[in-house]
Amino acid sequence: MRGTMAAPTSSGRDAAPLIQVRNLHKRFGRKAVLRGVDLSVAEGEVMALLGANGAGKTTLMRIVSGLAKPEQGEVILGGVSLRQAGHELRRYIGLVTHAPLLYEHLSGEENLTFFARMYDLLQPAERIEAVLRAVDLWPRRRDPVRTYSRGMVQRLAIGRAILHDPPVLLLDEPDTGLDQESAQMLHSLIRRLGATNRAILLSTHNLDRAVEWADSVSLLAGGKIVLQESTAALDGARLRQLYRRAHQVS
Ligand SMILES: Nc1ncnc2c1ncn2[C@@H]1O[C@H](COP(=O)(O)OP(=O)(O)OP(=O)(O)O)[C@@H](O)[C@H]1O
Repeated sequence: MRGTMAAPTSSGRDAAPLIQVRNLHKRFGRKAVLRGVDLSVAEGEVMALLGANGAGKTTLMRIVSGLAKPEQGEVILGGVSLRQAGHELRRYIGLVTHAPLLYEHLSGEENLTFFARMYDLLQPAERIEAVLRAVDLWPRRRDPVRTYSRGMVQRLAIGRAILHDPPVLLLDEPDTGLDQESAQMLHSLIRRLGATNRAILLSTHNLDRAVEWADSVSLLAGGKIVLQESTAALDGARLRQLYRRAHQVS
């Protein structure tokens, strides 16, 4: 499935970007939401996408995942343009939105079995076990999803999104509404997933988590990326300062 994409390397940050967004424009009626967004996320990189309510983070993720079309600009995944590749390239993408897209009356295992059929996975049982273990839900696999905590639902939603082992993972506010322990589990899951030849773009409103969870941060304001920083030399206080300043000038 990964065959036509840029071959994964072990060099992480130095590799060609798995996600490239060029000059993206999107409007809803008279409202221009994206006004020339440029972004790139390398293999092995976790990028946090920041922005105020309504800044366009979900819109950008929907376009990168192929669910929405821009008026202008291009999304290139693993060197292949989404526009040219069409449907098959969407299988390179795992997307978790605000809605977990799970069946509450089914168990975690049954949910993944259902989605594995949709993806025509080879050896689905092995893959499902590996994914359930990866998201720390193996002991609870037979329980109905309606008995899961918010954190468990969120981890299962990520499990669904990584079933087909996509190199590009998009997580729209995955940390919203999680208690401290669940947020910690999600953090370590994202770290593990990011360490395996993937590019992860996650949106969050929590600047401290952005610094802690991601390798880089990008701030969307006024329809553009107005700030892009590595988190290597950043802390929450400094990011808050940069965030305020960027909003003042955008
Ligand atoms: N389908 C749509 N039709 C009309 N307007 C839309 C549509 N989708 C989004 N918008 C508008 O586009 C803007 C950006 O919305 P979007 O959901 O992308 O922002 P966001 O940064 O994800 O916000 P939040 O942090 O609150 O989730 C908002 O003003 C929103 O009302």
